[in-house]
Amino acid sequence: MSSSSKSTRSSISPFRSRRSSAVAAPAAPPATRTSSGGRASTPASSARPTTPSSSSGGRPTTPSAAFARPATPTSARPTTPSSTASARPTTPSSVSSRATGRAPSAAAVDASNAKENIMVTVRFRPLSPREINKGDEVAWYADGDNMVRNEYNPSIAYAFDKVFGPATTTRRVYDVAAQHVVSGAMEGINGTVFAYGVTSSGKTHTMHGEQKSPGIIPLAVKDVFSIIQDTPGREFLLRVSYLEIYNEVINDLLDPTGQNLRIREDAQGTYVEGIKEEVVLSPAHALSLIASGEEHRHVGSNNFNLVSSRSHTIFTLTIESSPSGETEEEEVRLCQLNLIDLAGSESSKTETTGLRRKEGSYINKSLLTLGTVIAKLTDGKATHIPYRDSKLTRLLQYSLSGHGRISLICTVTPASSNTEETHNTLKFAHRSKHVELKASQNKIIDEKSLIKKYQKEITCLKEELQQLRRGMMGNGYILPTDQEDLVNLKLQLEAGQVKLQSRLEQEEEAKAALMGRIQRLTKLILVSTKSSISSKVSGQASLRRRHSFGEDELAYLPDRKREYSIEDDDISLDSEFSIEAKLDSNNSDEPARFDRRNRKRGMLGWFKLKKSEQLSGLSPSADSDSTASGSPSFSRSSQQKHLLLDLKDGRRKSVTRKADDSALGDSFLERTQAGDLFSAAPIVRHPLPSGTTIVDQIDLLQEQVKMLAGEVAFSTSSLKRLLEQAANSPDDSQFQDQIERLKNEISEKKSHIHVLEQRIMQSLETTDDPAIRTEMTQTFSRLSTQLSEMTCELEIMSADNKILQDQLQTKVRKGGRTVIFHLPHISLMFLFK
Ligand SMILES: Nc1ncnc2c1ncn2[C@@H]1O[C@H](COP(=O)(O)OP(=O)(O)OP(=O)(O)O)[C@@H](O)[C@H]1O
Repeated sequence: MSSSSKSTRSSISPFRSRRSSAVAAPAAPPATRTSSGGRASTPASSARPTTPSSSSGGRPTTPSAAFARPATPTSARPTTPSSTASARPTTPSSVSSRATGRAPSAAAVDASNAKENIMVTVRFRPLSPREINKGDEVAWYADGDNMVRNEYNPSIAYAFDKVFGPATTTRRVYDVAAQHVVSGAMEGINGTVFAYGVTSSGKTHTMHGEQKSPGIIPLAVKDVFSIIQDTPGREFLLRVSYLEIYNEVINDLLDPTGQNLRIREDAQGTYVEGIKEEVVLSPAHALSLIASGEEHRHVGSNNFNLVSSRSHTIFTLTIESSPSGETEEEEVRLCQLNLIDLAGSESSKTETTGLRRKEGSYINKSLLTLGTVIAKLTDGKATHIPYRDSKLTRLLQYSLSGHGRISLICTVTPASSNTEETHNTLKFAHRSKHVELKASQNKIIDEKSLIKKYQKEITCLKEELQQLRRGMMGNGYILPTDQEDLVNLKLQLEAGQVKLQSRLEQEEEAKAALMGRIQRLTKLILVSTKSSISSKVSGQASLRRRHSFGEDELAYLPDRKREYSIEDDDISLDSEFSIEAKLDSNNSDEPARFDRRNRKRGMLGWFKLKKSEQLSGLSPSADSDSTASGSPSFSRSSQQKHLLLDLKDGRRKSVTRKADDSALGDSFLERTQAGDLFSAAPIVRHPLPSGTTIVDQIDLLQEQVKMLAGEVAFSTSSLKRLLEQAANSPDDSQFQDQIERLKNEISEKKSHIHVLEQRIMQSLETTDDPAIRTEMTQTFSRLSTQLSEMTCELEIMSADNKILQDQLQTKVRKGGRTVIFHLPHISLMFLFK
């Protein structure tokens, strides 16, 4: 929605004043701190108005401040029979489980194996203009920080971990209800945050947010990168996937071809088979993926919500981390952070027909199953939990059954016309409070990884060889009696040695190939820039190319997201980060595919490379973490060749942003998001800066195309929303201006993409540098493999031996559908059909 209409809603809310004046809730006495640092429960009367601090929108300074809650709920709960029957108050036990304040840190949880409950919060939205116009009144309100009370029957009240009034910012909601889940996930504890509520209650507003008020998902993504920056001792690898459950069918939102995916189960829980996972390198990268995913989500309008979500969506961030450098600790942590925007339950009041009605019934059925599962989980006596009755509960099975942290944000409207629906949400929320969880770190012991296995194999082989050598030497003392024995023994030993030597060489070759792969993939590992300061100072060039992020990070962010960052309060990621390495689009696809097949094995386990080993490069004697089967998605031999060439010429060095800028110094007429990083000019050719290869340049250009494409998707999605809003308010000229601006932006970005694509073609054509020719040979070999699969006519043309004598001279001219390669003794022309 537009910012203007949003602010109107906020200001007209009658609810805000009601809370402080109409409700005669006595001020709570200050809660006393327990020895554990939390707050002890305060007496029943502690239902209290929101304190200024709680609505300040700032980050809580102490965990306990965020989660402190008053009162034994018994006293604050309804006494009416109806409410007694249907909704239980928070029991003392559930109070005590949360009474220690904020969820304990991962380490603490791990150490004590402490139980937690689901964190349940309630968020009110303001009355909407529609509700006000039809004379709705406030039926439910936030009575202090922890209570929801019924206006017409004040004895009906429910206590929660936190209740957010309609004026509360999403930032504040994030800090209280989601931040601990995100930080837990960064420490290896699975986490799930989901928004639950009836249609139009504010779930999408809470989870995704809007331009001026980013939701939990973008805030979590930012926070994740911020935490990486603040954790110099570890390296991280992040992957995202994004799916929707629409009419009980799972669709991949990052890959429109991924429809009707199946849920599988293994020892580690349930997972979606074939879901696309993208390795992400920056907040903007992740956000642009979400934006393009949103394009594919099913939305539609009903009489409550013009843009109603017709599907549940699950955004999953898979986080792997391991200690940096050479440490004794070998473990890799692997966990998932699920951020879920549920579709809203629909009552009979929701006027739907045809497809919408069908969607509504699927939505209701799955939410009903979620309710049943929660009820059974809290029942204590239930022997069977019907997770399998819906895709949603099946996917959430692992989380709901207690593995990791869960935060449930229930969104509600205060409107009297929705009294019953809100009451149902509150009952659901209340039941959920009793689900017990055990938050513990997920660790993979690196020993289990194939890298380790392979290393051991190499060591064994070497020992075998050594033994053979020693055997030869040893035999020297027992002198054979005659010449024939001596010759036989020698022959035997030599044959054995040759055999072992050749095996070893093969293994070493494979190892070197993997090192190349590791080097390329290492660029995808995220590390804090804080850890790289010392190596910069010492001036020691590391072969390792890692991705860190920084001041320039904003360059990746679409304008809108930059606005988020700037406006968005206290975390200024933007000033903290700096980009040191370039993106490598090829690589980001590679591990993603690779990882899908190896989802249970930590990728970091594959990528980790000890510094000394990296510096030793291709030395055949160097021991390194590597594995012959490291890439199931590639043919071993071709991959080895390719990577060996890459490493041997040693030219794929780190490309700093500076280099990129000078290499591609032309600017777009206007700054664009991705254009800040690299620029594009349609015609002019540029010399490559030292250390930058043409492949690097092409990688960079491709990456920029990718970023721009993401931005186009984001802008298109915003445009779609604006058009819908404009249709609703045809007289609002502000919409028209914004629509016009967005359209221009989109067409500009599309033309930039076009320019960049031309640039990529040019880069392919331009090269006289003998060093680059080697690369072109590789490109050629790759192309030929691809081409061999296509129908083509091959014409062998006369070779000009004078020009092409000494060295390989590869020249690619690509025009129309013809590609010509000039090699030393032959020219090949491929005509595509
Ligand atoms: N806390 C809030 N402050 C201001 N406006 C809000 C708030 N929550 C929701 N809204 C507005 O209310 C409308 C409905 O919200 P939203 O689309 O998030 O509902 P929803 O629960 O996701 O609905 P559905 O289940 O139908 O998708 C939107 O216009 C949104 O901007």
